[in-house]
Amino acid sequence: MTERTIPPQQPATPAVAPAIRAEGLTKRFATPDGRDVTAVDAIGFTVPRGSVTGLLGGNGAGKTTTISMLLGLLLPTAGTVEILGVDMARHRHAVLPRMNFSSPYVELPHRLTVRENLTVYAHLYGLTCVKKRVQELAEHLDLSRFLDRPSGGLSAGQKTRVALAKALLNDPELLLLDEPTASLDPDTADWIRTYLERYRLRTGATILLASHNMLEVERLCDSVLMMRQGRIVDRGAPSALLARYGRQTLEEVFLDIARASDDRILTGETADAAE
Ligand SMILES: Nc1ncnc2c1ncn2[C@@H]1O[C@H](COP(=O)(O)OP(=O)(O)OP(=O)(O)O)[C@@H](O)[C@H]1O
Repeated sequence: MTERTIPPQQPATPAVAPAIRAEGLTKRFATPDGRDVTAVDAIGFTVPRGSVTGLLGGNGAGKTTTISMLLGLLLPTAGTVEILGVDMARHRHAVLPRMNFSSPYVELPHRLTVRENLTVYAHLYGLTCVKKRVQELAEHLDLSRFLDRPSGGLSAGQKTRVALAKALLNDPELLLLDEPTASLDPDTADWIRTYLERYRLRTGATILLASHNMLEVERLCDSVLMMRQGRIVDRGAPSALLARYGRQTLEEVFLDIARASDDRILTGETADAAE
């Protein structure tokens, strides 16, 4: 019998780039009194395609700044961001049509009706069949009753649904959500969460969401990134974090991390090793 030569195994390289890859991502702001604030401090993470990842951390931890850099709204002081395999610094415009975001901090023009606002954005995104798409989203997100009312006169819950409709206009492969259920009543918040779950299942989209609601995170997220003072101090699946901290709820883990002294929390690198 002749001996067959087995070719050496090639190292496994993922066929598809992750939805998000951030390396050494840093943002420093200069304050009016001449100081430097490091809002995001050399963080690195990847978000696999089709996953829902939670970005958690107390007030001022750096979540919104991180999301703004991922979107290309803020220029990083250092580091790189790749979205869907595309380098944001060099080819942002190639990938922007494939992503979108919603944030309670970004209000739609108040005087325009909901329909006008959605139509303007649909044109900005270069959509064809704009009327049909606006109608479709109005039905999906239950906006029909106030489609022709000025956006400024809507309740917080209605505004959130409109903001989500705006974010879904282009059927994004990557959806970045900054506190998607902030200031919503439990019923509306639950409705939004169910909608997001179904959207992910139906489209296979990737979602990164910043949230202060730990029940929401436990329900929606496959994985979380815990931020503190601009750094990622822990990460993993909610169940892995519960086991690591010996806790029953993510709220307790959050409090452990928020209240721990600096030398008692894991750093992002240590947390990686613990995965
Ligand atoms: N334009 C800016 N100029 C100066 N400092 C800023 C600016 N934007 C954010 N910061 C600071 O950067 C840090 C991170 O802010 P960021 O808004 O990213 O936090 P966050 O985690 O989103 O907080 P929250 O949960 O309160 O929304 C804070 O200390 C904040 O004061």
